[in-house]
Amino acid sequence: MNILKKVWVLAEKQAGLGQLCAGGRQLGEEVSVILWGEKEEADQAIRMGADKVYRLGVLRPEPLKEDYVETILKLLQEEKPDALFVQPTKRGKLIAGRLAAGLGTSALVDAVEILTDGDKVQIQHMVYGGAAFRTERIQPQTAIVTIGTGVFTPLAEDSGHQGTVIEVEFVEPAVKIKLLEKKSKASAEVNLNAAKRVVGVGRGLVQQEDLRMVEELAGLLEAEVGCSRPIAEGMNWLPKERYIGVSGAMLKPDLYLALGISGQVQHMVGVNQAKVIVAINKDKAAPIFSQADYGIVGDFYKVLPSLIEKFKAEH
Ligand SMILES: Cc1cc2nc3c(=O)[nH]c(=O)nc-3n(C[C@H](O)[C@H](O)[C@H](O)COP(=O)(O)OP(=O)(O)OC[C@H]3O[C@@H](n4cnc5c(N)ncnc54)[C@H](O)[C@@H]3O)c2cc1C
Repeated sequence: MNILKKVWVLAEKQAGLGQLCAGGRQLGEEVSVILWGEKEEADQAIRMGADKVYRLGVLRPEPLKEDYVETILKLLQEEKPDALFVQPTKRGKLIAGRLAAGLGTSALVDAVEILTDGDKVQIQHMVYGGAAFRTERIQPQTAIVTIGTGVFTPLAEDSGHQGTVIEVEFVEPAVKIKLLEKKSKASAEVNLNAAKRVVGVGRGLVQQEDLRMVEELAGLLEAEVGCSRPIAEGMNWLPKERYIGVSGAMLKPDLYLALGISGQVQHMVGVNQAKVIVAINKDKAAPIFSQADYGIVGDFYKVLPSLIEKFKAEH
């Protein structure tokens, strides 16, 4: 694989930064991170593999992150990195689109694999709801790429890694976004990617209260709870951060235990890199069984209590 000269990472959030730094190290000679935050966060980015950190300062209620597009654009125009990796958050994608427009190019979104061709970047991403992959390449100086979670594995933090922190001056945007109101989200943030074990629950769940049983099992397995899309979007029984698949989180856990999930491709692309997949489904013809390493044909409302008892006895 060819190595790029300069790979930059835009850290919209500290969680997930390690993955993009690891990707930067894998593909680039020099890795730079642009972030908001205190000096401590910048130092952590260096331990994660950044050679340079462009610190945009600490966010106050205003200006908003979106107001920093001109500031970041100026940096990109001056320093001309080969690629800018952006976290696939809503804000990350929004900023990526505006940066690409500012550079007169397009953003490559939801990459599941990054390839290099000379000093050019190619990405693969899923199309047709996960049924096919498309390879795309653009030829600008800087390729703006949003990268799906789980594509790169973060490296262990290295306190011996040396780097420089550069304080960046804010460029006043021509038009500022006015913050009218702030509402806190009901859901707590979750980083499913960090979980070694994940218990996913699907439409086999009859009512929200039954999540308690699923959470109890997950607790005993030291696992995180994830779900299929209908549980998070539609039923709204779990926050959107917990749904897995082509439009949700892409995971590589050691264990994925699927409860009452049929195994549609849009869900399975998010977990088919798991080391072991175990499925419990009452329909023996459910597609998930063709992808699972182990399967139990049965009603998980009956199977789970026995599993919980068994794991409790072993604790
Ligand atoms: C463009 C697009 C993007 C999408 N993106 C995603 C995505 O990112 N993630 C995602 O998850 N989906 C996504 N979907 C939706 C996806 O196609 C499926 O509809 C969804 O994954 C199905 O969820 P499910 O398996 O929970 O439900 P179902 O398909 O309804 O399956 C429920 C399963 O539970 C079993 N079951 C029922 N009761 C029990 C019981 N008591 N015990 C054991 N088993 C039981 C049934 O036999 C059945 O197999 C997307 C769809 C489209 C079109």
